[in-house]
Amino acid sequence: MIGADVSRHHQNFLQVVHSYYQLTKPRIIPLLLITTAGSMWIAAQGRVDPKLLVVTLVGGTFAAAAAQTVNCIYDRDIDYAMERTRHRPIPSGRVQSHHALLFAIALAVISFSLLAIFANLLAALLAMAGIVFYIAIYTHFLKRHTPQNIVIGGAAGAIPALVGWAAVTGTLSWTAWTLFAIVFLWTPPHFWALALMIREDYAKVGVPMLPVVAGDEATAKQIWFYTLILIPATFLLIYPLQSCGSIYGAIALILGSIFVQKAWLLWHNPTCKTQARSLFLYSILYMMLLCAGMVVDSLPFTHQVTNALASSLNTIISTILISR
Ligand code: HEM
Ligand SMILES: CC(C)=CCC/C(C)=C/CC/C(C)=C/COP(=O)(O)OP(=O)(O)O
Repeated sequence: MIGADVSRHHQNFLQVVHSYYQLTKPRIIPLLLITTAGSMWIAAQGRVDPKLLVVTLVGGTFAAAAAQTVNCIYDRDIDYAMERTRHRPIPSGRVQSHHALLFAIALAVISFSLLAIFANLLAALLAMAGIVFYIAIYTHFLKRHTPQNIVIGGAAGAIPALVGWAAVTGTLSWTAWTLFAIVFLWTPPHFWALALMIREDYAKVGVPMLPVVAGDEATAKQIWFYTLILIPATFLLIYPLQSCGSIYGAIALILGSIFVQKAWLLWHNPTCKTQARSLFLYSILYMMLLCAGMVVDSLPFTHQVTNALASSLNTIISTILISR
């Protein structure tokens, strides 16, 4: 009997831990961290201090988790009404709001302390600004009131790129703001593609997401518009900023072409949920690979290989020209 009690306690404890873990919307956090890491690698020109990387990613995780937890508290009424979100820990009654709030405060305090002590104050303040922006501006002011909610609110999701840059350099630069702009411009195609698939859920709870208010056609057109600005923006890192080189350029070109193709197809089939789903899933892969491209491009080894290739090519061309 005692053994059975211990095992039940153990199971209950694991369920509680799992509920708190779910409050943080953990599936979104890795991509936020990937943008932070991409930014850090460019800032450090391929030589990131491993300790700083770990501290920044852990601090960033805790900040994003705090932000998502407060969002879960604030949105518990609409989360309860929507099929997709009904099983979240607060609407399903597994975690009480005031416990969730204490959890979020603890996460934010740990995040701030880690970043301020082991990275720098600017990185810590930016992470806290991310939490405040996501809660106060996006969740409170915009989400339930304007179809432009995620355009402006998307700035919160772009802040991790600034945190990464600040952690390495202690300042912000044009390149940092360009990375911010890339995530900012990527967010409308990312989210509206999903919103086209789950429009009915948002309509039911009166959240004025663009497809609910303006319809599928107008949303697909807006997605196309943001895609056409996003792709050129990714090349600003090469010219005029010269923060990335040819490897990143090739990756950005291939990834961007596929993005444009998918957005074009959606624009011409705005009611096709399969097309919307394809763009949504691709948007995630796109951001992952684009940031991976930034990392690979910044590595000293990549520079050695591209320099060696360029000089061999140079030699071959000069030999051919001379022999003529
Ligand atoms: C205002 C901006 C954004 C909104 C409104 C938004 C909204 C959403 C929603 C509703 C989902 C579905 C999640 C679910 O089913 O629980 C989702 C998925 C996702 N979002 Fe976003 N998102 C935004 C920005 C971002 C940013 C900036 C990132 C990272 C850079 C991101 C990464 C992801 C990922 C990785 C998923 C897939 C999660 C999974 O596997 O289920 N999102 N997003
Ligand atoms: C630096 C820092 C801490 C930045 C915070 C970044 C952050 C938490 C971005 C999250 C963006 C996101 C996934 C919004 C979901 O919106 P939603 O709440 O409308 O989604 P839902 O409909 O699934 O609830």
